[in-house]
Amino acid sequence: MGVKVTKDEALDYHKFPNAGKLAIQATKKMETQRDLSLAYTPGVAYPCEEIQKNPELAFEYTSKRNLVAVISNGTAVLGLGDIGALASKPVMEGKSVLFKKFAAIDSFDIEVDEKDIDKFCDIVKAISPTFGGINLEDIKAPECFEIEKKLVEELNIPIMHDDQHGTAIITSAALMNASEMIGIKIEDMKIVVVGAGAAAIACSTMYKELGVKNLIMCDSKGVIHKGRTDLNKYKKEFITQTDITTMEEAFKDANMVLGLSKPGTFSQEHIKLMSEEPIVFTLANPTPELFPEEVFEVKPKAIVGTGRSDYSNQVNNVLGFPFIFRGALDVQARTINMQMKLCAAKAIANLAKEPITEQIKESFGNLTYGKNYIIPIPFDKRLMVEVSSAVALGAVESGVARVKDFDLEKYKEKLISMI
Ligand SMILES: NC(=O)c1ccc[n+]([C@@H]2O[C@H](COP(=O)([O-])OP(=O)(O)OC[C@H]3O[C@@H](n4cnc5c(N)ncnc54)[C@H](OP(=O)(O)O)[C@@H]3O)[C@@H](O)[C@H]2O)c1
Ligand SMILES: O=C(O)C[C@H](O)C(=O)O
Ligand SMILES: [Mg+2]
Repeated sequence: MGVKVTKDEALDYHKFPNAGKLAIQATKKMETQRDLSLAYTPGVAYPCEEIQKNPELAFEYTSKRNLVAVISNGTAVLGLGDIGALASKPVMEGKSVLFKKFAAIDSFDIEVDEKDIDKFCDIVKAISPTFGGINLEDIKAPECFEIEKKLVEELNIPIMHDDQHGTAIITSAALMNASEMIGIKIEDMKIVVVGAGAAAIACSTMYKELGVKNLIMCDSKGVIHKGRTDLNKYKKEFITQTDITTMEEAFKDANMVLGLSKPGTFSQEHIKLMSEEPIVFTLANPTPELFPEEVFEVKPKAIVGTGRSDYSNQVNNVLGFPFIFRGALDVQARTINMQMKLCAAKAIANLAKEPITEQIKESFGNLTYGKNYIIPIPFDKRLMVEVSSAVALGAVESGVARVKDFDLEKYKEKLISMI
């Protein structure tokens, strides 16, 4: 934990020994004339004809089954904003690497230089036969909501906008455990959400499922209240039922703040207004709304999480998307629904309560469940076993899995054999 990197180190990492972070590998031999005849003309025509007759066979004869596309148009890249499709590529390559390393899912990135909702969806639909799943990434709100809805309706493979649902799952897991630690029930908490975009709206929607009642959302114009006339339909869902209209009133005695906006959108002065033992998740990337040391200066008892890899409590969707897709792909889920997301959040939260493995102890020291370790670290190999199996079971139980005769214990054994 706490490993800082410099700009030069990060640039060199991306440049050497090869440019970028990904490469493609063949999975079959290509050494003899016979190999060539099987993989290419004439042998390759047989699987083509079989798939033409029965499209489901693409899952048997091609790499579709275990292949996820990471697709972005670069309009909300981390907290850097609309930096464009090409500049988003390092992030998207990174997501593909995490799919591979953490969940053994093949993945590559596709940057689409298109902001128009219909045209973007047409492009994604047109390339969708290649993939078993589609991870939408860093697409700004409110366009992202319409894009995801349209694609989910029109395609029958799992599609998930990671900034929405990956973030909702991991922040829900962190909230569940932090609420236990401070001894305040989720339904009794006052929660301020700073940001009203893709991540903030999806997290707040899931928090309602968890029982949150008092949630005050703020966007770049301040608190979302009944007097506002500039709200889109997604923000309108979160108009506060209280008379609160200012950020100061929102933070007063709040038990939690969830920052999903950009650096500097709230300050130590706001944190000072909160309860004595607040939950402070400053999740803007790479620079959080406020740094942990700034929070601790004014609230020493706080539970603090950031999205970054160089602080304790990395509340980042990396704990979600690889394992959600693993589970969804393995039961050939038609979609990723709320039941699957709740199963994932609970599995992540529960894993933090288990003693860490020797392998983690050797590399990261003795992490024990508590304020500095509220959720597992991404390198915990048990995540794939626990989260993916919970997601797969959620898919089966909610009727969206295509596989028949799902056996949870056998599936867990298979996942264990993969780690
Ligand atoms: N840790 C994680 O796992 C994780 C996951 C996802 C996202 N994030 C981070 O969350 C942030 C938002 O991502 P997103 O995908 O949701 O982007 P987005 O859809 O573009 O939303 C950005 C939101 O920030 C709001 N905002 C801007 N300035 C603000 C201010 N001064 N006060 C309050 N709100 C303000 C915007 O308000 P308007 O609606 O008024 O424009 C908008 O609602 C990024 O920094 C991203 O890196 C972190
Ligand atoms: O990319 C990350 O580190 C998390 C998240 O998807 C983000 O957009 O900030
Ligand atoms: Mg993202």
